[in-house]
Amino acid sequence: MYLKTLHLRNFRNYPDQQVEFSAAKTILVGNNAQGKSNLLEAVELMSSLRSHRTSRDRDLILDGEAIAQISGHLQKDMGEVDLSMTLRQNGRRSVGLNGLNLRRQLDFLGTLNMVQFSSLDLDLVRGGPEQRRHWLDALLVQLEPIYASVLQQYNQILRQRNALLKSIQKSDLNRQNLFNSQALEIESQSLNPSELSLWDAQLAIAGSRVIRRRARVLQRLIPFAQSWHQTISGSTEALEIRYAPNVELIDDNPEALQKAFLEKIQQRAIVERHQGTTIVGPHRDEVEFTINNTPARQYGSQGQQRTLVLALKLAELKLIEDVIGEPPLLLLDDVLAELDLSRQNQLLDAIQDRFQTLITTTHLGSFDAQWINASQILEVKAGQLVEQEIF
Ligand SMILES: Nc1ncnc2c1ncn2[C@@H]1O[C@H](COP(=O)(O)OP(=O)(O)OP(=O)(O)O)[C@@H](O)[C@H]1O
Repeated sequence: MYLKTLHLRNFRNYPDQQVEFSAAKTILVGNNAQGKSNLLEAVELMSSLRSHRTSRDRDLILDGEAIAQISGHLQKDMGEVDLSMTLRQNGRRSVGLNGLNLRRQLDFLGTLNMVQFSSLDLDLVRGGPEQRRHWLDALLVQLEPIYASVLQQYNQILRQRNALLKSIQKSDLNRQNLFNSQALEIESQSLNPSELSLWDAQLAIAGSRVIRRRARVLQRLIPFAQSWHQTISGSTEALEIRYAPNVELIDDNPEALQKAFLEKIQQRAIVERHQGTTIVGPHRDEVEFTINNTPARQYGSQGQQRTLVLALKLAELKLIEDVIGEPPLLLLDDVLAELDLSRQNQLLDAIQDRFQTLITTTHLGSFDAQWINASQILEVKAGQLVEQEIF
């Protein structure tokens, strides 16, 4: 797929900017804080309806303005698509495809596919488990947009169950502190033990859906990541990736998984009641990376961790291309300078001209001359783009 144009109105520091992408690679060059990442963020929003930098739409709207608009024209194998998105201060959004406003935002997902690689991704290995879960979930949403609602449902149930556990914890504490029999009576009336078991059942059903999908996507991603990792490391390192769900998945059987889920909830009931929060479920899942039998998170060198993240990103590109049937966009936000020359070349060789790539950088100096000649160069200055001629 190919993003031909992008139009930003009152988005971040862009009052009104039309961009025509005229080459397979576009390099956005400019000093810090000029708007390079903002432009990639607009593409990210069109792809996933989310920004990894903020969850508040008002941050995305140019200071002092009421609404922001992003629109784009995408060329896909099956035809051309116009995407549009309006963001408002109050958080209400409208999205449209080919001029039609969509009632469900979910129907917008899966239109523009992309892989994002920023310097933040270098923390994917070293950072906490939440980052790896988030990475996996974002990939899943691209491959099966319905997963966005599966995950949303799980998180909603989790929040409600947590609120109930909190109130149980509070009343347990009050009970310990109160000797007033009347107060005790009031407390016990307000608690309904069967309410918790209703939430347990819902959590197990929704949580099992999340776990099974995460397991499936990793199963498909792992061979690609291993193969890339072998190439980049020159066959000196063997990568193992293991999904470690909080509730163990024996085989891909939903009933067995729900049963195991409920059993684990029973086992941890006292701890949960004491802590006032849900400790069983996919919000506690982990993805473990091991290089030559050593956990990459604690013991991997910086170079090894970079190789691993690069292999994961290349695997994402391949998996999305396989599932969707056409190459996704690649957004490289300030990351090339973080990779050494050999890893840079591995990445650039893998992309070739097959993937439309948007790259941000503060200096063109770190790029291969041949690469620069084949790229469209846009200079970014205080929310304005100027096309640069390269001779
Ligand atoms: N809602 C907004 N309204 C106006 N300006 C904004 C808004 N949000 C961000 N900005 C401005 O956008 C600029 C940051 O742009 P961006 O994050 O794209 O930087 P960048 O060019 O990628 O630089 P770096 O190399 O530092 O990442 C800052 O000047 C910031 O003040």
